[in-house]
Amino acid sequence: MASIASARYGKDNVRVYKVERDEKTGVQTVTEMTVCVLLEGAIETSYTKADNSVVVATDSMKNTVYIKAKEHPVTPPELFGSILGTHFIETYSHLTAAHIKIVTHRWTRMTIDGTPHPHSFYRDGAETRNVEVVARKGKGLGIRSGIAGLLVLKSTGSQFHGFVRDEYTTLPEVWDRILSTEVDANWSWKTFPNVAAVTAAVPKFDKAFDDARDITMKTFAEEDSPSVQNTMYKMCEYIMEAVPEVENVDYSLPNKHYFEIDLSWHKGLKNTGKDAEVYAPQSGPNGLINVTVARSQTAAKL
Ligand SMILES: O=c1[nH]c(=O)c2[nH]c(=O)[nH]c2[nH]1
Repeated sequence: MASIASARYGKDNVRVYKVERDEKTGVQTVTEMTVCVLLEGAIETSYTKADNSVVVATDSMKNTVYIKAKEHPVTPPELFGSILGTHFIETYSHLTAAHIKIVTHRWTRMTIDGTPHPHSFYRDGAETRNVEVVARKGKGLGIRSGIAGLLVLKSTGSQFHGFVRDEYTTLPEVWDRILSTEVDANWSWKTFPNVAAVTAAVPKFDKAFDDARDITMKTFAEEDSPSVQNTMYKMCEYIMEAVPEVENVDYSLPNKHYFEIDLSWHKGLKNTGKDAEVYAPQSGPNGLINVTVARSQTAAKL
């Protein structure tokens, strides 16, 4: 006999754009998002018995995203995700949880002749602001905010030595290397009881995003990094200090390697060690270093 162990379904890649027009100043502000909605609840019979009476069509979920975007602010995404998730569990009695993911894409205002342009924007990078909201009946709103796709590189100020050396090791120790990664950083908030509590916290979400982004870049730039592991741990610690409402912080950092090229075969060219100038960027394999840092129980009690 087989039975459903877990099931959720919904609409992914719902692309939404919203413009806000300030009639007095003529300044327009735009937001572009990609939304994913996944619902859970008493939906087993739709899989096991072809019972569509428990199915809210994914097409209706897409429509709901558009309508809620019209009725409510879409920023900060933490609030919009909470509104959307709460709508689904409050509207359909057989649904118990809504998982909302919102990826907000960058549209940065143009500066023309030194002046911010009222309605023209450009994409200044693949970086996105991400939010995942889980609205669970009777359990409040879990919110995880993050940054993804922020590509960074430093040409010095990074080392890697003292690691395990055995019969599998070929990597030389280095006291000066290139460090590059694509930042995926997230911070999880203490559970919010309802949308009103999320609304009350609204100013904290943008500040946390700005703090996390600044901390990531400042730590990356300023630290003489002994390893990706240690540098990302420091980033987590600084974010927890800056945002007291955050319960844990996680990073996932690919180590984007740049290999030295020995060019001595060509007229004795020196291009290794301190003479290295031309490198070969690698697309793979790459290191992948993950961590989640939580507040320690003992520290919390003090
Ligand atoms: O910062 C690093 N951490 C590692 O675990 C590792 N492993 C490796 O080959 N290079 C690096 N760099």
